[in-house]
Order: sequence, then C-alpha cells, then structure tokens
Amino acid sequence: MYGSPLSKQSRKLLLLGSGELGKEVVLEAQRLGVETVAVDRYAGAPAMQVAHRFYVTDMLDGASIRKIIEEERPDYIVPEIEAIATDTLLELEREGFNVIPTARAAKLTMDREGIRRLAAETLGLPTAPYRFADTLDELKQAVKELGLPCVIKPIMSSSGKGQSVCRTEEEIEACWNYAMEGGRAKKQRIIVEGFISFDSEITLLTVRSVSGTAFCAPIGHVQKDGDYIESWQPHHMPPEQIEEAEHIARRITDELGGYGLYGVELFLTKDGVLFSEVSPRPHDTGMVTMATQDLSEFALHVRAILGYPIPSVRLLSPGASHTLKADRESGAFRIGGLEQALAVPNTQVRLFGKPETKVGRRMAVVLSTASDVEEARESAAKAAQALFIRYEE
Ligand SMILES: Nc1ncnc2c1ncn2[C@@H]1O[C@H](COP(=O)(O)OP(=O)(O)OP(=O)(O)O)[C@@H](O)[C@H]1O
Ligand SMILES: NCC(=O)N[C@@H]1O[C@H](COP(=O)([O-])[O-])[C@@H](O)[C@H]1O
Ligand SMILES: [Mg+2]
Repeated sequence: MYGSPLSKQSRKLLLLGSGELGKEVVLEAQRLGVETVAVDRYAGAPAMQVAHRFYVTDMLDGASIRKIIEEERPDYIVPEIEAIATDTLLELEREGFNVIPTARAAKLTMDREGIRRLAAETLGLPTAPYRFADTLDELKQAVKELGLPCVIKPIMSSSGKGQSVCRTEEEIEACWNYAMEGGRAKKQRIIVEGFISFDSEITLLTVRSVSGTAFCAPIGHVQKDGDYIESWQPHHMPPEQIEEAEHIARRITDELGGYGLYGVELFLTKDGVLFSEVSPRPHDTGMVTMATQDLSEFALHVRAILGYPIPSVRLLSPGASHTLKADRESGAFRIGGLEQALAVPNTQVRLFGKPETKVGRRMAVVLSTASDVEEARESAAKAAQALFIRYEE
C-alpha cells in the first residue's frame, strides 16, 4: 500500500545506473505508481529522461552515492550497472536500506572474480577453466597453463569492454594493454578463460519473487567483440538441456538470494551446459522480452522488487532483437531510417536517447515478432539494417 509519486506516502525506487535497461525499469515502476530517481555518471542518460528526478555522480565514489541515498531515503536501491561502490551498498543494507536483489549479489557480480569463484569453487558449477592475473608476467604464466586460444577480460567491465581473444603468444601483451584500457574501475586485475567452442549461448532470465523462482523461455544470442548484436526467444533446446540450464540458474540465484530478476548467461556445449556469468538485474539480451512476453524482464523485475506475486510468465510469440551501434564519437547526430525499419511487419524500434555516440555504443534496438524465431531474426536484422546514424560533427 502506498500513495502517489511525489507525495509523503509515495514508494520510492532509486536506480544506480541509468542506461537503456534502467529506462525500462523506470517506466515499469511508474506504471505501478512508484516514484523514481535515476543516478548515473553523465547527464541526459536514458533513465534520467523518464525518472521523476536525477543525480549525476561517479558511482564508484561511495561517499557521493551515500549522500544521495541519505537525502532521498529510497525504499529500493536498484543497481543497474556493475561498477558501483558496492562496499557502500553493503553498509547501507546493514543500516536498513533495501538493496536489490541484495548488496552481496551486487558486490559479488561486480567483479568477475567474486562470482566466478562462488559459482565454480563454492557451488561446483561447471565453467570454462580460468586464472586471474595482476601483471603481464602472471598473464603469460596463466596463458601457458590454460593453452591457446583464451579469452582475456578485465575483472570489472561489461559489454565486452577491454575483452579480447588471444590466439598466439605474440598477442598476449596487446591483450593485456587492451584489458588495462577497457576496465571500468582503476583495479587492474584480469581473468583469463579457456576459449569455449560452444554450440550456442543463452541467457536464462530467472525471477525470484514472493511466488518463488520462475524461469523465462531461454534467449539465444550472438555476440561480437564481447557485446550482443542480436537475441531471440525461445532458443530451441531439448528438455533435458533446459533442465540442466534451469538447475544451474536456480543454484546460483538461490545462493545470491533477494527479490528481482537475474540474467544467467550459459554456454551450451557438447559436453553439457556451462555457467558463464550472471547479472542481478535485467539483461541486455532480454530486451527481446518487450516484444515476446506478457511481462517483460523489466516488468518482472519491478513486480518482484515491490513484493507482488508473479503467478506465471507467458511467452506470447517467438521474437528477436537486433541492436544499432554507433561507429564513431559524436555529440551531434541524428538517427534515421525509421520509415523503412517500421515498414517491416510486426516490428518496433526503441531509440535510447543517449546524448553522445561512441565507437561501439548501443544507441537503439529493434524488436520483431513472427511465427518462428528464424523469421523474427530476419525481420529484426532487416529493420536494424535500415536504421543509420548521420553524424554532424
Ligand atoms: N571463455 C569464453 N569462451 C568463448 N567465448 C567467450 C568466453 N567468455 C566470453 N565469451 C564471449 O564473449 C561474450 C561476452 O563475455 P562476458 O559475458 O563474459 O562479457 P561481459 O563484458 O560481461 O558482457 P555483458 O556485460 O554484455 O554480459 C560472451 O557472451 C561470449 O560470446
Ligand atoms: N551489458 C550490460 C548492458 O547492456 N548495460 C546497459 O548499458 C548501459 C550502459 O551503456 P553505455 O555504456 O552506452 O553508457 C547500462 O546503463 C545498462 O542499461
Ligand atoms: Mg556477459
């Protein structure tokens, strides 16, 4: 029970991170009459454009996020990106604030080491073989132990930033330098993983609510340079493989706990399903659910957070998503081609409204439905190809 936004009786949700995923969380929260506050490192972030209020700050600065939270006193603190001062979240939780899904989940998933050690070493879930390295020499040793090719990633990064595949010994140093530049935080540690030649990879959206744990239909996706290009739902899997995937997702999300939606990333291989990583929040590949499900991943996240029941999740139609990415840096640009893109049947376009482009930055997504996944993928790809960015500086 709560009153209207901006009243004394309101229910308040504060987002840490205000990108395209947060924008949808804010919209869903507002549908349920919740007051929303968006925080991110730059002004004009997508979720800020739709929230009741916003703050611009460095989210790795614990004192600064504490100040905002103490002033706002939100009912729910909802992390939307990995790189946040999570020790401050742990303290705030101890002081009685509600961090979604939990401060520990945010802390463990912020760095690849925390979540990988928990999944592989504590829970015994199958993963790619891995090592950690703090120096170039340690990296060389790790590569020797794991063999080539291998995948090198900063422990704190997302959307493939700083990530590369190392194929020869000569490439090790370049991969190291790339990882040093790409990490979000100042921390220099990296993870090296054995390269997995998977048949396909999926995200299993898993929602924990008062109604228990529910799984969405598996979402297949294709990634390029560590970042997602297209996704589709459902990804066809034999029932035993779905069971294996759900078993892994349940183990890791039960361990992390709390209420909210998780995106469990899994590799499907000939030797079984491997755990890759987990987001304790809506997942980029899950944007497809805005077209395919009765309740999108964002609606599910908000319902779970507010403590409302989720008796069922229905897949209404097969569907696909396809991203539009920028290829240079600019603060003056227009996105065109919507006339052609929207002429594709059963297709929608979401422009995120980011104020600047950067090389590889995701600016929009196309969502298509069809009677089967293949057709939906074709429609989404066709519409995405029709979209373009015209740079004016
Ligand atoms: N060990 C591996 N073997 C083969 N491919 C891999 C491996 N690790 C990662 N990849 C590929 O790179 C993609 C991105 O990796 P990962 O999910 O770890 O990075 P990320 O930066 O956290 O991405 P995001 O934030 O978008 O989830 C994976 O989805 C997969 O396609
Ligand atoms: N894979 C994680 C992911 O997709 N996160 C989404 O991208 C935004 C950052 O985008 P930006 O780097 O373009 O600002 C985040 O705020 C979140 O919405
Ligand atoms: Mg990932």
